[in-house]
Amino acid sequence: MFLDRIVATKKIEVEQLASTFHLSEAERIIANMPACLGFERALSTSRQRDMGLIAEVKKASPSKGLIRPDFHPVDLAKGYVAAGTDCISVLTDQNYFQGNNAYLTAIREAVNVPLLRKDFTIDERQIYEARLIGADAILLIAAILTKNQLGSYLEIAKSIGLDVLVEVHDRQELETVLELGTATLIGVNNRNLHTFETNLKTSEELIELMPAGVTKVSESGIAGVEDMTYLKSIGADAMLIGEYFMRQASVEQAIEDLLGSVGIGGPRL
Ligand SMILES: O=C(O)c1ccccc1NCC(=O)[C@H](O)[C@H](O)COP(=O)(O)O
Repeated sequence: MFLDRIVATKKIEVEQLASTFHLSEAERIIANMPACLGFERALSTSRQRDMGLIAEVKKASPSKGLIRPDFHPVDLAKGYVAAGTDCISVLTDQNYFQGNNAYLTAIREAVNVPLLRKDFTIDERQIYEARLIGADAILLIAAILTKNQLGSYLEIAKSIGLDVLVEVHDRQELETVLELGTATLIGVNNRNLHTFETNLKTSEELIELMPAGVTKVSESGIAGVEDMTYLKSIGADAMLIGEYFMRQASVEQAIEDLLGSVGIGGPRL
């Protein structure tokens, strides 16, 4: 499975990170950093629209290869913000997504909306690293972590001010995450990571099992007004969109068109 290859690469990266990482030094620096921008709050309580939006900066992917050859992360992020996104997701994995930590840091310096560090977290040092490079939130993928790891990483992230988007793809993963009782922002990945196929019905199936009080995000394979209208109808609070925006000449125009569309724009309920 492709995810196993990604995790194997991450293990090597984490070994390299471990050779330079010092927890006390990281904690000292973080203590002097400005507070994080509230990622979950921006999605759930900004109340500017009836659907929250996380727009993703994504150059390439394992499933599609190079998506945006003309890739200028800071310009893309500025376009997203100008068009009114609530949050931005930045892929930082180099090997499979052609991302970079430096992209996130540069975007942090250029815009003032909450940033998700989109990567494959398998070690607690990556959580501190995310905070140090300027993220406001991290992703935890239930498919690659044990229940103990999920619980412990959620706690560590929160202790240093980060919000956590916990990602699930099936009922069993969701049940594990809900049993923890500490995940308040849960994303359903519509992409099957074995086949790379996307199916928005995955969101429908899992969102209806989530209790009130959880901010419900639908991720992957969202490509236009029809998809968003459907996600809204099944109770999604927010959506995460990468490739669809990356394939548009003007990401700013693409967001304006979506957010201005019938039933999506306007005040949140
Ligand atoms: O995008 C992929 O091909 C992929 C493959 C394996 C693991 C993760 C993958 N994507 C990460 C993401 O979560 C997406 O970038 C994100 O949900 C946006 O999806 P999309 O709108 O379909 O670009």
